Amino acid sequence: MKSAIIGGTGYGAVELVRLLDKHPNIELVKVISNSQSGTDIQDVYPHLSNILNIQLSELNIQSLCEEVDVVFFATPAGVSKEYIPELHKQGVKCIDLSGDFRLKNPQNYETWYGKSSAETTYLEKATYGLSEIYGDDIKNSEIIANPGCYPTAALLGLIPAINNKMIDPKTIIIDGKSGVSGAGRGVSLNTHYSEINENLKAYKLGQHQHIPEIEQAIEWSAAAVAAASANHAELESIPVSFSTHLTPMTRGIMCTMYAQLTDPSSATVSAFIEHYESFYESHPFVRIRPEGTWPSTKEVSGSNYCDIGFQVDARTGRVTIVSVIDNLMKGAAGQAVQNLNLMNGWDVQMGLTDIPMYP
Ligand SMILES: NC(=O)C1=CN([C@@H]2O[C@H](COP(=O)(O)OP(=O)(O)OC[C@H]3O[C@@H](n4cnc5c(N)ncnc54)[C@H](OP(=O)(O)O)[C@@H]3O)[C@@H](O)[C@H]2O)C=CC1
Ligand SMILES: CC(=O)N[C@@H](CCC(=O)OP(=O)(O)O)C(=O)O
Repeated sequence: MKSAIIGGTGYGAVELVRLLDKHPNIELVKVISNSQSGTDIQDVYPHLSNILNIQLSELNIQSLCEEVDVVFFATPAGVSKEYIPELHKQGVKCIDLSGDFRLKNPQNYETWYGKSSAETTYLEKATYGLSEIYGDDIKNSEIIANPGCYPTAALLGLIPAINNKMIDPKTIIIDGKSGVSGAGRGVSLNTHYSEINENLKAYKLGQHQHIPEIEQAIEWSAAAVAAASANHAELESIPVSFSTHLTPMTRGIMCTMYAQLTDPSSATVSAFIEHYESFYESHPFVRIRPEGTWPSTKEVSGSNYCDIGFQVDARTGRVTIVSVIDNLMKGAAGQAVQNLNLMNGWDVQMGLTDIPMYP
């Protein structure tokens, strides 16, 4: 299958290059760059020297339609919504790493991203690509809205507990921390060395664009639970508290999450572990930690794993769930390739078998 990447000199794109280059069923035929077309990719990224001989090219939708079967968008918000409709009409599958197609309610996109939304028809056609949760829909989809990095870590940690009525979704608090590569390759005051080295910064509190994305999936899960018990499936608004912090590391996201237990008198860590192990039994990229141990970002670095650990606090009646991912892998390019595998009925681990880099 022939593929192209748009947004060629960004971090998401170069991580996709690393993965697609060794994917047995994929030929990477085009890497498109808005700013550096005509340059060899090795000149932008010398770590690819003698490995990949690709010249960055200009975007031409018609020639893309003729040459490739699947396009990955690793572009900022507001770009893919302009091009995906035409690619889709011409039968090209699209996997979008940006937020353009994640929110089903166009008003939410306009409010949180401050841009006009994609066409509603295409929002409806796109599948929210949280691989482990919506795999059946992903299999039948031609447009994938790859989830944001924080929502991936948060939702993989929360949804099994919501589905099994172990926590009250209305009480969820998410404390997220990210490495600096989460902000992309562009230079900014917030992320340059002397601003972030030996520093920890809270940012976008109450304004983060991932708040409606996390709430949307929590509301879908809560509605499914309500439908199963009461025979109705009305979507109820469930606001969550979500705080983001920038940390002095390159890769990694940790979400530490708190929620009220529905049955504090009988809840145990072992019950959480047992339920999550069963929920993710056929999903090799989610690993559950044994009681009394919690994951760290280095333990998933460079890999597509999401590791999850628990603590049940009888004193407060709350559970703490810790979920870690590599933002560029499971949080972006890795999950995009996982979705490509699901869309094509291939082994979900194809091209994604690297062991995490430690230390
Ligand atoms: N970094 C992360 O951990 C994650 C990122 N994402 C999302 O993935 C997308 C890519 O992120 P990331 O790679 O980190 O970002 P980067 O800023 O590193 O790269 C984005 C690239 O898009 C291209 N670009 C910039 N502006 C435009 C434009 N107006 N039109 C077309 N292309 C443009 C540029 O490459 P060129 O000039 O070569 O075309 C740029 O390098 C974003 O939407 C981001 O939010 C999602 C999950 C995690
Ligand atoms: C550290 C850092 O700045 N991270 C980015 C997350 C990038 C991302 O996933 O955002 P999209 O939803 O736009 O794809 C942020 O917090 O905005």
